[in-house]
Amino acid sequence: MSQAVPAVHAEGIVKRFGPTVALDDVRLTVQPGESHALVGRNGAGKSTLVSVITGLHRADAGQVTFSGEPAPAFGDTAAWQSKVACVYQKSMVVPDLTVAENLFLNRFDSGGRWINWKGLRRRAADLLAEYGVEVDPNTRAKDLTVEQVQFVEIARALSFGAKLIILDEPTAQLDARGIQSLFAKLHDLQSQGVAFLFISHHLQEVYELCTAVTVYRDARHVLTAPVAELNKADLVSAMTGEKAAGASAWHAAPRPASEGTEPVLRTEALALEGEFDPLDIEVRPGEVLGIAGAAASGNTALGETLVGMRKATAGRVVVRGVTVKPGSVPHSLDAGIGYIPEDRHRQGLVLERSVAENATLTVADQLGPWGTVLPSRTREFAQAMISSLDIKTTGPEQKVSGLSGGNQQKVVVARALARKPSALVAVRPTAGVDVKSKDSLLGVVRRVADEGSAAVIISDELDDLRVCDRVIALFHGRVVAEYDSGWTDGELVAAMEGVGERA
Ligand SMILES: Nc1ncnc2c1ncn2[C@@H]1O[C@H](COP(=O)(O)OP(=O)(O)OP(=O)(O)O)[C@@H](O)[C@H]1O
Repeated sequence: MSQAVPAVHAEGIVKRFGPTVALDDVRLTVQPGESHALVGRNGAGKSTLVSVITGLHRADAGQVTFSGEPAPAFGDTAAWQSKVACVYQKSMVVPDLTVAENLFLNRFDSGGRWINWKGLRRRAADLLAEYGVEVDPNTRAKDLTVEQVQFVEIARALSFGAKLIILDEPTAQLDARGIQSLFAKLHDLQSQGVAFLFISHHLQEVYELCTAVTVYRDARHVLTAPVAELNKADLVSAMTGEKAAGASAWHAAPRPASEGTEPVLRTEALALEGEFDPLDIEVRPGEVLGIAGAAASGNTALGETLVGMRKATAGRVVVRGVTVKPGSVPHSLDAGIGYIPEDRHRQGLVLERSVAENATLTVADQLGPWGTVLPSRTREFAQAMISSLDIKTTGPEQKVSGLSGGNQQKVVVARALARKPSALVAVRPTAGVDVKSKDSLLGVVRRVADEGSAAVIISDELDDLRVCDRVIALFHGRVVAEYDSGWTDGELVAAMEGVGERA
């Protein structure tokens, strides 16, 4: 064991939300210069622990120290900022301000009169140079790449004196190159003594980046170990409390082609200028089609066009022979398209409403006679969804705002399934979902298809694409490859990165 004073040490932490015990006597120790992963299933308590050690939530019991000193008083924001910072998926940077302005937001020392812009830019340049961040301080934040925004956030946190940076799913919006450059930067900073706490459901990345891992399960600490001493199967069983069930990297079984049957969903020369070129796809009953592509490939825009969130500039979408009115979500829903959006906070949920209300939002007309909604019917319906999707909640009445991120995503899925769609369109459906739930969620998509519907999964996650019967890869808005089930990771990644051959 290292003799160093830990960058952060938390012990005996208890946190309750009403009847829910989110943290039950947990601990966490991160050493200086260490990259430490905190993993666990959805609802295990990871985000709650982060809130406690960043001063956002007051624990009901327990102690936290930073470099051996007691944590600041609750509410003393400036003091907390000098200890620790969390870089969230949704960045806090102000898009219209420059990098320099963002770096010194709320701390321009104007000497009481006006801001010295030249001095500000110089200080920003010095600060970025100090942490080896190659970004022009005059660039507007909105023109930065996702990983550059994270670098700026990290530099900002370090400039307040923080020695511990928490990264919450930092690779979620990055392509392969972005991930590489983020990892290289983190390695650099680690060698300068900065400690990282890495929250992720991507266990592969935990192995690539971290030296130690802590597992929480059901609000409790299960283990802390050097990553090198824990194989993936043991890590997964620590998270789930069950013996690992072998390799989870399964592929859809090749199935008889349903040639000849009418496609449930098809597009005819569908295009969205600036996003993707005219495209003809056909998805037959029982088929799951994967549309693979990295960040700027146009695959997300295609998904949004299929479900009517964006209006195609040419071509049409046809469901069971009927042309869907372009650019209209209600028409798409009526035509039988179900949608699992990527960004659950913006597009998915009404956070202040209950799980039951959110899960049944699109089927209110089926929950009682003559436009009434029977609470008992709503509860019953929601209860069925809660069990089939394994949603961790105190019950159908719980507000969605009280669910963990991954469990909120499951409510979004429940809602899309509620209408029994003819064609299900899912954009990165397992983002933020834990390993075990990932399998069951993808299994649900598979089942929807097996029951005769069509499903489309739009993603850059190989595990999402493995359940597909067929995958097309988009690069810069064009189809560059097409595979039947059984593709290799290498060839699909190459196609998404634009270095693959056209199949
Ligand atoms: N504000 C809140 N009100 C009520 N319950 C909450 C609140 N925040 C979290 N919880 C509950 O605390 C438990 C732990 O949630 P937490 O968000 O810490 O999980 P997590 O491990 O971060 O999960 P995920 O991987 O899904 O993000 C969950 O049961 C959740 O429902």
